[in-house]
Amino acid sequence: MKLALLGYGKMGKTIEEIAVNRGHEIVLKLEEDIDTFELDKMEIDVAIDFSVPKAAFKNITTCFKNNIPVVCGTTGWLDDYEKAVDICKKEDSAFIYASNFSVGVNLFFELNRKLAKMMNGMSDYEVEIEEIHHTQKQDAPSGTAISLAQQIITENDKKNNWQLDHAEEDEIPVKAKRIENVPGTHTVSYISKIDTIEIMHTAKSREGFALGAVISAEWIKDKKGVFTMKDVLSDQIK
Ligand SMILES: NC(=O)C1=CN([C@@H]2O[C@H](COP(=O)(O)OP(=O)(O)OC[C@H]3O[C@@H](n4cnc5c(N)ncnc54)[C@H](OP(=O)(O)O)[C@@H]3O)[C@@H](O)[C@H]2O)C=CC1
Ligand SMILES: O=C(O)C1=N[C@H](C(=O)O)C[C@H](O)C1
Repeated sequence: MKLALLGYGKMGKTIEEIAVNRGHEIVLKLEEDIDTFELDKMEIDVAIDFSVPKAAFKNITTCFKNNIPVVCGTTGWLDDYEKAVDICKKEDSAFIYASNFSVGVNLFFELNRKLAKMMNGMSDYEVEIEEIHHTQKQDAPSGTAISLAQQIITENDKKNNWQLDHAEEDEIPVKAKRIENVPGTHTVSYISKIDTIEIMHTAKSREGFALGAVISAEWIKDKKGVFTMKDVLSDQIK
């Protein structure tokens, strides 16, 4: 498969290594404005965007207009997600966005949903989320922490929103810490006066994120429509 890497930083380089090992060819490594390339003259099966929040929407929609399916892991641009979905549908293209492509985190998401359902109505416990990432990260909280919060809000009758640090009673507090070289750690805690229940996912490297993105590119290659990692992993996560 011929892949375009939109963003060639820490993730772009890890994806390249895994994609080449799985027999794919990298035909474009983008680190600047996408308009500098004539995509219509290039042969690209799937584009994988791990760039920067300010570039993601333009990168993705330019691909849709050139009939190139997109796998996007860039976080911090989601105010424009619905607009991107509309353009994907209008152009009859294909799109997967995931705040986290690792299989482990997607299992963790399922655990989070189940725990949230169990804890709904347990009024002695207050929920909070903490994420820790490397110091170069541009957005806070992480896309994964936002996904975790949204999953809890869906199950919890008392929480309607999330907030960085200081939350109101109907909001989930999310703490974002930045520590050198941490690939990504997420913890969901339910805290009462007498105990704490915690679930945690710790990424040991970027390999899991990158492998999930390449598997998603292989999966979406000949499809049309808007998908999630739940679709990609439907055979594995029941
Ligand atoms: N969904 C998931 O599973 C994961 C998501 N992420 C997300 O992926 C994104 C990238 O992460 P990471 O690789 O660590 O970040 P990096 O900063 O290492 O890489 C971003 C790259 O994008 C380049 N870039 C800047 N402008 C553009 C542009 N207009 N078009 C294309 N590329 C551009 C940067 O170039 P330059 O340095 O020259 O500015 C840089 O090479 C982040 O949003 C992060 O949150 C990360 C890990 C997992
Ligand atoms: O920027 C990162 O590094 C990561 N970003 C994603 C996020 O914002 O959730 C996923 C992962 O945690 C690493």
